[in-house]
Amino acid sequence: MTPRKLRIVADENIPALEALFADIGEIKTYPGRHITHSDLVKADVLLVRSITQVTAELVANTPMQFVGTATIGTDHIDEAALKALGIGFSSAPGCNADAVVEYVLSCLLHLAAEQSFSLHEKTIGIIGVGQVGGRLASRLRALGLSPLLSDPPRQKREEGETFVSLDELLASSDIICCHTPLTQTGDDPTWHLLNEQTLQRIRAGSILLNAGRGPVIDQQALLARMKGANDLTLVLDVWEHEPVVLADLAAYVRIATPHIAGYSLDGKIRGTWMLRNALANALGFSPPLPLEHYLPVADARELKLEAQADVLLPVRLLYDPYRDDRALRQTLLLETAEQAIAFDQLRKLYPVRREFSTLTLVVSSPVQATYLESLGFRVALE
Ligand SMILES: NC(=O)c1ccc[n+]([C@@H]2O[C@H](COP(=O)([O-])OP(=O)(O)OC[C@H]3O[C@@H](n4cnc5c(N)ncnc54)[C@H](O)[C@@H]3O)[C@@H](O)[C@H]2O)c1
Ligand SMILES: O=C(O)[C@H](O)[C@H](O)COP(=O)(O)O
Repeated sequence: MTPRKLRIVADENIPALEALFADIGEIKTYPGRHITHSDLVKADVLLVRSITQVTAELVANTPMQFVGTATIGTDHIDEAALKALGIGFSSAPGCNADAVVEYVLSCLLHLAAEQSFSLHEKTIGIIGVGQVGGRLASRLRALGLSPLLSDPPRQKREEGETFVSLDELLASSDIICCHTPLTQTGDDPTWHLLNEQTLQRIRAGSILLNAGRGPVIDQQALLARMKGANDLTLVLDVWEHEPVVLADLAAYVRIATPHIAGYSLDGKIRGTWMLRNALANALGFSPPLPLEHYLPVADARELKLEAQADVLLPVRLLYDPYRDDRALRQTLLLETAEQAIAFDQLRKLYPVRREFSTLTLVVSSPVQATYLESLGFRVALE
């Protein structure tokens, strides 16, 4: 028996909704920040991104059977409430992890060129070694680097990987990358993990990058350090009170972006596709076609590189963080309410960005080939 069509309510910013869900449901879309209980009184399925707070009040007393978030982070979802209400739930673990890794690599390679250093001279510390932090560590290792890793939950569970304490990582790293989820409870909460005390452990001259969640850093404490010493290079993709950006802090940030580290088209469509799979499993619908079916062909698929070509050439072609930095800075002179709207608009109208693996680099040197492959590009030796 064919199941009846589902009534699906979704955030208007979820791509490929029609392609992935039209065969099984009637889709109604709304702005993610403004989905209300009354929008859900006749809904079987709710599909969101990170800006919809999914609470018991939002979904109780509706026919809701399944909630999905096309994101990695789940701090906007009351999972316990969904469970108590008997509503199925899925996020999209890892969907945009490669995009975040490529954001980090591109930012670091741009800073290396500006500040005339090589990543190989630096100690890189990764806080939170899951899908994003773990893949970042793998690519750095492939490049010949040995990142320091801090992840107390994994450290308690696992043997084999070597972890260091947060204090040791902060005191020993030249570059610190934060990739933890946002948690307020449990043994290792991350809310204000970097606060007045812990921020002091970071050495002058270090690079601090946060592409996890804004409140993992106490932004007033960070601002105080920068006002006092102005001795860090900051890369912030996430902000403590999004969509509001603290302009005083942004003034000290070298690369400031509007929570788009994971915004590759590949990552976003992968997130939607993963939800369709999860929904199929939960409610007994047919699975989608393979992911490739829903991904458009990339505009730039092959590039021939000269032996001496700067690595920034292909990196910047696929992702230039300063494009996003400039766009965000243009909004920071606005009044707070308008700035917040502009932040959401930058994300809604985000240009197409493809992952490194969509581009094949044609090179003649095996050394160059290995390096570029380690960064995540496809490589063909001519
Ligand atoms: N900026 C963006 O666009 C973007 C994109 C994707 C994900 N994110 C954020 O990044 C976070 C990490 O993503 P992920 O896919 O790697 O998640 P993940 O769940 O796979 O990994 C998170 C890791 O952090 C570790 N962790 C938890 N508490 C910690 C603590 N106190 N100290 C150190 N490590 C701790 C966990 O053990 C886990 O290994 C997400 O939760 C999401 O909030 C942001
Ligand atoms: O958690 C995630 O997957 C990311 O933070 C994601 O890129 C957030 O994007 P949004 O859902 O806000 O569009």
